[in-house]
Amino acid sequence: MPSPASGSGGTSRRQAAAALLTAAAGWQAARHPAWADDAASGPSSGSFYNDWPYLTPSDILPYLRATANPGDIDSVLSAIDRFAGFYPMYRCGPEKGAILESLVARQRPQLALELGTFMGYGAARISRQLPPGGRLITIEAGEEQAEVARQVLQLCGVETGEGPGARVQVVNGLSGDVLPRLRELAGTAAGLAAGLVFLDHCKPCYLPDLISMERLGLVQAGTVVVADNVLVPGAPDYLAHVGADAARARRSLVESDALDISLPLGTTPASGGAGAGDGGGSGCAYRTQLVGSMFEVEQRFKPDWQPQQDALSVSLCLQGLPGAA
Ligand SMILES: C[S@@+](CC[C@H](N)C(=O)[O-])C[C@H]1O[C@@H](n2cnc3c(N)ncnc32)[C@H](O)[C@@H]1O
Repeated sequence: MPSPASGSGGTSRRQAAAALLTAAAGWQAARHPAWADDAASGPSSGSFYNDWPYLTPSDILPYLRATANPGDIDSVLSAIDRFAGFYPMYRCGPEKGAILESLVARQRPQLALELGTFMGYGAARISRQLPPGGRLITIEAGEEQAEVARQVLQLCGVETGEGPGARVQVVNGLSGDVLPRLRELAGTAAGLAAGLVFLDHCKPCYLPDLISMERLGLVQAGTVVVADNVLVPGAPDYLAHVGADAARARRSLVESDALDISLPLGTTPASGGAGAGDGGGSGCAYRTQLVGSMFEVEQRFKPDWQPQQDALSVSLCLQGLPGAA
């Protein structure tokens, strides 16, 4: 986790941890002049770490409320990005976030799924590109993170709720437990296929969760599956499943504007991107492209940290493979 402590202790433990963070920040700034510059441009010059200690995910909320404009998604995202300049923080970030948004805008999913919400940065980006009537269900293992995400989304002006009427639904639970209950949670007995899936949780979970979604009919012909961090930390077994070669991946990166997510002429999307699946039971044949993008979690506190080349994997399920699962 990016937060250095759980926050379960009392005030004195929080203060002690905050003091440690502040001391560490001074050390970091001494070693890394860029951090000193960042700190100087913080809301209270030179004392960002004193003013905004980050011990647990909910600690970001006072900062966002103090610095972002309510109802303005860009302002909230920028505030999270600024905060992430001080503390290592999970989020897809501006570069991958823009690619994700363009995919949602092109795919126009009636149902989008995100696995791994953290504080709702990616969810906010996906939600604003949904077509009319479209909905996002995002699954987060951490109870605190899920609640922070609901509050961040509320600050963005994105209403969250439950059931079929909810445009954005944050579900707290492990993906492996939640996916089989998705129809019930979404409040619909009808088939439920996703037009777009964003995998951004535990990397070893990508493959079993994708197979589970294929079997459940959540991923069908026409579904676009986007997976983050397929090079760093990496998900080679997942890449093999979607037809990409992890060993050669770095030599086959494409630009985001070269992505082709259209089904071949004459192919009928089983899902229509709209939730017409019947429970599935089939796998997929995928066309996969890897978009180069840098690893988004800054590790400037590590003395020898170098920015790392990462990629988003973008896979289109071209056709179901009856009986393949
Ligand atoms: C990289 S962060 C997600 C960032 C988010 N997608 C964004 O772009 O803002 C990964 C999150 O996945 C959650 N996570 C890890 N394993 C999970 C699982 N099996 N099911 C649900 N959430 C999980 C973690 O708690 C963490 O908050």
